[in-house]
Amino acid sequence: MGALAESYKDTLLEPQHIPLDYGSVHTLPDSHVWLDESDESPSGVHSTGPPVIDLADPDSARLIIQACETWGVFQLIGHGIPTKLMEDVQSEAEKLFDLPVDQKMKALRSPGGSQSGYGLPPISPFFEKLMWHEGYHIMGSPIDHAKLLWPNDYQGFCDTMVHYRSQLKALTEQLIRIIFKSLNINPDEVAWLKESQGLSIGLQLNCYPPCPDPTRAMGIAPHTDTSLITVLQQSKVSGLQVFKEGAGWVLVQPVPGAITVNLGDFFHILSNGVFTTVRHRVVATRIRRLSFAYFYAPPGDFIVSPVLSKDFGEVPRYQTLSVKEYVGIKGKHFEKALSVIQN
Ligand SMILES: C=C1C[C@]23C[C@H]1CC[C@H]2[C@@]12CCC[C@@](C)(C(=O)O1)[C@H]2[C@@H]3C(=O)O
Ligand SMILES: O=C(O)CCC(=O)C(=O)O
Ligand SMILES: [Fe+2]
Repeated sequence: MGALAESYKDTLLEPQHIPLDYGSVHTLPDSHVWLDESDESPSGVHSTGPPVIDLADPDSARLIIQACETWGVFQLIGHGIPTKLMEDVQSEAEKLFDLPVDQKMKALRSPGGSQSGYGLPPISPFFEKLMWHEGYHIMGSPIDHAKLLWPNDYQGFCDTMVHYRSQLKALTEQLIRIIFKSLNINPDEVAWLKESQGLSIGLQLNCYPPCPDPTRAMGIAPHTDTSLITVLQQSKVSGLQVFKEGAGWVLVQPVPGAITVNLGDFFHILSNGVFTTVRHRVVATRIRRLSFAYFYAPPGDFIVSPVLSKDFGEVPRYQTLSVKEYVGIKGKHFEKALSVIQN
């Protein structure tokens, strides 16, 4: 199932790390209060967000590389993912999160097991407070967990998710090829990209339930993704913010039909820090927000080593290590992982 299945495997989920029955909670519990009114953390709602790039634009490769250097994130239109499929994913996910909490609990992610199933984000134990969030992660076949949710009616959900995953895989690999070329890596010589063997792929369905006190709550706490690249479908409701040096937290305002692409830690290391993994968070909202994140990482034994050149620097800023080793370091050191492997 790939190295990402091992992510955060030693961060113990305690009994409090199961989602609340959000529908029955009308005031924000203390356990979920992150910020008080005096908080003055910068909120760059007025700054312009990351670029919107049309993949059909003949200049798209250059624009993508530029966005990777300046933002680590962009929105993509002209990506070819059928609108109908995007809508089907949205409605299947709504059907899932609409289930009574007792039903969802049947598919609870098992502690120490693979990442698949229902639960709070695996990074929850790194924080004192709990996130206003419920998630459902799919790795490998979606069938076993879906059967627990809908014993007689799981096929539609599974077919949609598997179809979506295969479409996103093709798109993601197209983007990886573009970025590899700029790193002077010949994509045709990268075995896993050609043969798709041992890849780590995860599809995370995120739900941010309606929050009674959104300014004091947190949807997903600040983090960078443990991926090469993450491809995200946001719903119409905004909530995703990225941290930009000098501007603070900047909203990624969803563009209808667009897909948000962000780089993860592995592209950061490969590019010697020139293409930046983007720190992001999700704010809580009064109305429910859904999002679907597709994480793509190379096989666990793939060696990640900074590419050196005039453009990317002659001195490696990061140590050379395998994907698996980095996943282990991230699980232990979380936000400090990149500085732990810094030279
Ligand atoms: C495929 C992945 C990527 C994971 C770990 C593993 C399974 C679940 C993913 C997320 C999803 C929610 C945010 C995040 C930060 C989290 O808590 O779990 C992600 C994390 C990462 O990007 O590190
Ligand atoms: O909900 C979002 O827009 C982003 C979610 C996210 O950061 C993640 O799943 O890693
Ligand atoms: Fe993320």
